[in-house]
This record gives sequence, structure tokens and C-alpha cells, in this order.
Amino acid sequence: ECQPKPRSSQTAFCAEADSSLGQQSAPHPGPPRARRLPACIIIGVRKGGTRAALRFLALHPDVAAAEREAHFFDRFPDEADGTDEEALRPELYRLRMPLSLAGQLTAEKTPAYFHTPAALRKLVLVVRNPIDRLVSDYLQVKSNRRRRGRGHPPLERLLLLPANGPRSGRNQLNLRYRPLRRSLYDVHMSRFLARFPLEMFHIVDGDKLARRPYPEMRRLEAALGLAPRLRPDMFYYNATRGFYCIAGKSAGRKAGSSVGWGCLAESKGRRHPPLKPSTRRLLAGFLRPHASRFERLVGRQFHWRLTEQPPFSWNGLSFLDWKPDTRQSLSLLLSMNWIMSLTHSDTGFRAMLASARSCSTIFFCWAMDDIFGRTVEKGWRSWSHLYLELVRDSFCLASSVELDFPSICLTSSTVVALLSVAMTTVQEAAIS
Ligand SMILES: Nc1ncnc2c1ncn2[C@@H]1O[C@H](COP(=O)(O)OS(=O)(=O)O)[C@@H](OP(=O)(O)O)[C@H]1O
Repeated sequence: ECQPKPRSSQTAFCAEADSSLGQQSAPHPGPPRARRLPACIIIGVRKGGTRAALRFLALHPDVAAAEREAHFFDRFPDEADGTDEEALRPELYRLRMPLSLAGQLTAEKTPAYFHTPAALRKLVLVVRNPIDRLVSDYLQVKSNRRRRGRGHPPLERLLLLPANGPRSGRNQLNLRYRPLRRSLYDVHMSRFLARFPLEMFHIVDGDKLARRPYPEMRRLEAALGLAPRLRPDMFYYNATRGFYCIAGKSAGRKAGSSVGWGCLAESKGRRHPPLKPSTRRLLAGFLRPHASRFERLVGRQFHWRLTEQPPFSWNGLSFLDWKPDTRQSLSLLLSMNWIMSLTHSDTGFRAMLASARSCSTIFFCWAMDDIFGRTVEKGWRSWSHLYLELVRDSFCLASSVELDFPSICLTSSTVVALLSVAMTTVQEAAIS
């Protein structure tokens, strides 16, 4: 996301996205446009789905959305060294906003606001499962560091500290770890509620936004008092990415919009590494009271599953494209919690299907002949019968699944990939 420039180049802030910083609109044939202060600000949470919420909101013809994060309320006080600070501040903020027509609602998103003391007017907060958010935050920091050529320790090394000395063999959470602190929604929310009435907030359920954006976006549209102009056909599910994206021409793209269609950048929707069950339990135990308190504060329940490793997470679907790196694929599969049982019996598959049934989110359709052909070709003849059995079972289960989400079709090559990894695991286990 947009990084502010150092002090000396303040006025060139985010200039790549906005090279025409000026008082009034650049000459153009349409009605006059100008930069306006935002009437809607998405304040967080970091990694909650704020970019998706803003991009989808920008589909509305009466919305002009800032492409880059303004970071006005969290970073500006440090940057300000002008003499007439009061006059300067709103003006600088305005200049970071996109050109808009009279009557259009200007919106921006800077998730850092939620975690930073700030004074704002219209507050939209996107929250998601706090454990998923934490992992996502870790991955973001890791990627930022990698871009700068720096390494980053594994998450658990940052998140855990030895309890009662290094030899105890037990761990406790590192409460100073910032991605963990940012998941304490109740702590941050209380600070906001001390200054703003709850009615000033609109809370978007980021997990629902990721799974089915339209209903969440309709609610946001209504909460902002906008005419109902967002439509379901503006969004389509991209199975490779595992997320909804913005439909192209069919959605009737907004005239003159700088908002692109298609999917969000690759940095959104990263694969999450699995957490050790003990770490997850520790986190869940710590975060549950905070999550409940947050729910009480805002008077709404989010049903976050904190203890369970998602059995087959929505995000998980994006990694089902086969990657030749077996080790990486294996660790991802382990996060699905079923492959271990697959190593000694067929119950893993059944368990996976059962959990898919209870989630009602996934539908499997597999090409059995292809599995058979490839497994034989790879010389694992002895296993192929077992897998054919399993797949036949899966078909029976899958056909009875009631769906209220779009169905996902795993391609046969994906399934072969999953099975190949499973077989490698079995063989390695047998050798050792
Ligand atoms: N449609 C769509 N496409 C891609 N990603 C989506 C979408 N809807 C929600 N999300 C989730 O958004 C998470 C990133 O959140 P933010 O945009 O708030 O991140 S940031 O704080 O601005 O960096 C991102 O987190 P990760 O999955 O951990 O990468 C996604 O889970």
C-alpha cells in the first residue's frame, strides 16, 4: 500500500497515482470536477479487507475513491512543519483525494487510522477473524521486508516467548508483538467509542465480504445513504484467486472511473501458513475474550472460529493450483488438517468432505479417469485403487451437499496433485 514520502517531498505524496495535484480539475470535456475532503473514510482494520471494500464501493457512480492511502490522520502530525498548520492540514488532505463531481461522495481507506489515535467523522470499519488478520499482517510485514532484501523470522518465533524460562518447554504469547496487538479490536474500538457514538460507525464483516461481497456492499451502500446502484453482476468469483473480483464491461463500468476491474493485486489473498495447533489454542484463548468484548461493544456477533484451523478455508482454494514445489504444497495441505489422517486410512477424505458439508461452501467435482491415468503413470499403481474408492465415496457425499455459495470445481490435475503429495508423504513415512 502507499507509503508516504519523506518530509522533504511531502507535496509529491503518492504522486505516481495522482500526478495532477491541484486546486481544481484539469481541463476535460465533462462537468467540472474538484478534489473534496472525504465524506467516508474506511479506517481499518489492517488486513481486514479494506481495499476490497473501497474498490467495490468505487463501482458506485456517486462515489469517487482515492486510489492510494492518504495516511493523513496517522502520519501527518509528524510530517507537519509548516507555519500555518491549521490552514495547511485540511488542504493537504484534500489534495490527496481524487477529482470528483459535485454530489459525488469522496471515500478513502487508510487502515492505520484504527490503530492510531485520530479524529474522524464517518467511520467504516472492516473486521475479520482476528487470528486470520494476525497471520495476514505477519505476511504483509514479511513481504515488505523481502522487498527491501531483508529476511523475516517465522511467525511463531515472533509471536511466542518461552513461559517460565527457556527450559520449561512451554510458550506464552508475546503481547508486545504488534500484529497481535492490532487484533485486539475491543481495545482500539473502546478508544474510538470514547470519542464517537456507535451510530457513526458502519462495520463491514470482512469474512463475509471475502466470501460474498454483494450483500455486505449493499449494507455499506445503504449505511452511507447512497442510492442502490451496486449490483450482484458487478462481482464474479475467480476460482484461481479464491476471491471475488470486479466484472469488466458486463458490470457497466462507471464512466470516467480510474477504478480498474478484475482482481485485487496479488498481495491481497496470500496463502496463509498453518499455525501449530498449540499456537492456535494459545491465541484463541487469549483473543476470545477480546473478540467477545468487541462484539458486545458494537452489539453484533461475528461467529469467528478461533480454535479450529479452518478445515478447508476459502483462502485455501486459491492454492489448489498445483505447484511443483512438493514441500510447499505439503505444508499448505497440512493446514487443511486432513492429510495426516489420509496417510493411514481413508478417513481423512471422509472428514474433509464432512467438514465441507457442514460449511456448505465447497462442491467437489473430480475427474476420476484422469486420477487413475496419472497415478498409474507415476508408478503408484498400488495406491490408485484406494484413491478411486475414496473419490467414488466423495462423489456420493458431494452430491448431497446443499449449497448457498457458488460451487467450486477442483480440476482433475489439482486432485492428482493433492493425491501425489499424499502418496509422497505415505512413502516418506514408510521409509522413516
Ligand atoms: N475480493 C478480494 N480479493 C482479495 N482479497 C480480499 C478480497 N476480499 C477480501 N479480501 C481480503 O483482504 C485482505 C487484505 O486486507 P486489506 O486490503 O485491508 O489489507 S491492507 O491493510 O490494506 O494491507 C486479504 O488478506 P489475505 O488473504 O491475508 O491476503 C483478503 O483476505
